[in-house]
Amino acid sequence: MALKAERIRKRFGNGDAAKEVLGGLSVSVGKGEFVSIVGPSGSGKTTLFKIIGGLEPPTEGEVWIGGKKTTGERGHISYVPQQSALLPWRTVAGNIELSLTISGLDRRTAKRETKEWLARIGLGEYADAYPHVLSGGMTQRVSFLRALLAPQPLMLLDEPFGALDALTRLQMQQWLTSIWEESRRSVLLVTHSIEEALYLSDRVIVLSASPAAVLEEFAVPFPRPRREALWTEPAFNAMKQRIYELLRQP
Ligand SMILES: Nc1ncnc2c1ncn2[C@@H]1O[C@H](COP(=O)(O)OP(=O)(O)OP(=O)(O)O)[C@@H](O)[C@H]1O
Repeated sequence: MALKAERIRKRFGNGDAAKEVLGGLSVSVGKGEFVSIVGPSGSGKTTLFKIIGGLEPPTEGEVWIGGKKTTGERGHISYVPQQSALLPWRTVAGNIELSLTISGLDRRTAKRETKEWLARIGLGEYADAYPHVLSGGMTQRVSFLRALLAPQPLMLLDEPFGALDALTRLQMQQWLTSIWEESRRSVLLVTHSIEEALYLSDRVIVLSASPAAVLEEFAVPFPRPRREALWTEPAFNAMKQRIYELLRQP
């Protein structure tokens, strides 16, 4: 199991001002599984990510990553944020090499891996460019690659395409599916888009409004490799509708 977050409760503040954001929910990701979380705005998805990443302690509950209890510990996940976290003063290749060497690879191997992978994701010619010349979609491809090559057993993707325009977002979803299908990393994605969750995932977890609890989990039955045509299939739309109805409940 790549992740087991068990009975996670999170309360902010004390006494009358206390607010329970996470109501004792459990979430898991199997090894090589792609799992998405969808939920209403403000339901605590970011808080849950912070707890899994060890940036915020839970009020109650435990986090297990790669079979180790990691509650409150950092360094066990690789992370792709909504906005780029690339270092602007390093080249594209430099950004990836740095995270590879920090995680223990020697410089020569890091350089070689970076070069190979940048070419594979169609950004070979940008290796020596600085991040500001990249488009939003390219930037997120580099951020994703950096997380993919990191050795941590779990990748957390926090609305990674949220800031992109609709067309680029669609292209990125197709790109991510194909790269993921090759690499089969363990991934937990937070998204506001039900279509995105269904298209990318093996399993979709639907959260309720605050305090967040798991309303329902859906195994996504569509075979891989997933193709764009899936979006127009009746079974896909029926599932999308079911999740939408679930989220609409007061
Ligand atoms: N440090 C904090 N102190 C007090 N309240 C907080 C703190 N961090 C988050 N909250 C509250 O917890 C709730 C959930 O926030 P969170 O950002 O986790 O939700 P979210 O599901 O990621 O939201 P969105 O989908 O809009 O990005 C919000 O009501 C927020 O105000």
